[in-house]
Amino acid sequence: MANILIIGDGAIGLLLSHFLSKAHTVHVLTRKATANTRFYCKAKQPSQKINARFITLKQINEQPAFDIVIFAVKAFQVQSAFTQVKPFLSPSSVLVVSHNGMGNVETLNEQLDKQQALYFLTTSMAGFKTNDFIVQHTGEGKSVLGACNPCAHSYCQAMCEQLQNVPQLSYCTNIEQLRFEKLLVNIAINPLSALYDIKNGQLRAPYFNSIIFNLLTEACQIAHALKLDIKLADALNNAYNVMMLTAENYSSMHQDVAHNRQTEIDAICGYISQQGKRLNISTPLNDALLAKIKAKKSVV
Ligand SMILES: NC(=O)C1=CN([C@@H]2O[C@H](COP(=O)(O)OP(=O)(O)OC[C@H]3O[C@@H](n4cnc5c(N)ncnc54)[C@H](OP(=O)(O)O)[C@@H]3O)[C@@H](O)[C@H]2O)C=CC1
Ligand SMILES: CC(C)(CO)C(=O)C(=O)O
Repeated sequence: MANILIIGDGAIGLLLSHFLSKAHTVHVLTRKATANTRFYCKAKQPSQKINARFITLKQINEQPAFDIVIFAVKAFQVQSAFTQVKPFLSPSSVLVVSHNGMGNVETLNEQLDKQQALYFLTTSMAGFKTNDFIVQHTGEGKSVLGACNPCAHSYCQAMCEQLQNVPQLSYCTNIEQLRFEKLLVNIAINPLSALYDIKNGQLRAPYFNSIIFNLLTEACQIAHALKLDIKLADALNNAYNVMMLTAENYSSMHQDVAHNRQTEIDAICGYISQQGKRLNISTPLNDALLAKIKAKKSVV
């Protein structure tokens, strides 16, 4: 039984705390003033109390050292969350980061000790909070764990076994490839659904065909320059498949823009744009969506 700290009581943090607390001692770091119980709900099943303790930053000091720290926050929240908990990490703490988009791994690795393993967890399970205390498990989906530094590589299978209560969890030896594949899906869906105020399925309309094709063409050029084995045809297939499977859903970026919250655009189109500049590859469509989403956020 491990002592796990989950940072963030958002949808993914609550889903992970529900599943992992079945086998481990789980604390969840919250910014809410109250330590109220949280609940997990799935379809018409009775809701279940999440068997974790909800603590604030001030209370971290009172807990024994954590074996595993999972960052279940948005891409742009990872660095500040890490800075907050760094003083409480042990020399052998294991870190897991889980978010949409790219970035964070290199900068976190620069701040870790050699014995501190870093993993990335991609997930297709879906959750939605109906209020601060209730998470609805709205979609089944695979989760994949991958090592992000040499120390993590040595223990990836064992780590996957420890977290086995997460549904459909497996591990892979090339998480960068998987992250990029998911990035391509997010590039095709998130910004356009937010800009046009439409559900994921509506992006299958012929009107969007050429822009999606061109956005993914730019991103695939970056992937090739990064020596990743990504084919444009597969990227298009994946994106249209996710549009079909999530046809009635609004993407996370759509919801963020609708609620005037900061979006993950910097970690999605922003990543392509930034890599394009670094690699001298022009990415005009990703640059334009980056600018448009940022402008949209500032006027709503
Ligand atoms: N929801 C989903 O179905 C899916 C989400 N993802 C990805 O997973 C990531 C998390 O998503 P999701 O859970 O929906 O996001 P949310 O915004 O719902 O959750 C993030 C939570 O983290 C909290 N938080 C942020 N920083 C800190 C901190 N320093 N200390 C404590 N708490 C903190 C936020 O608190 P506060 O409320 O106080 O701001 C918020 O409750 C995102 O990258 C998302 O794109 C991926 C697949 C599916
Ligand atoms: C896969 C997709 C696009 C599902 O909506 C998603 O990850 C998101 O909304 O952020």
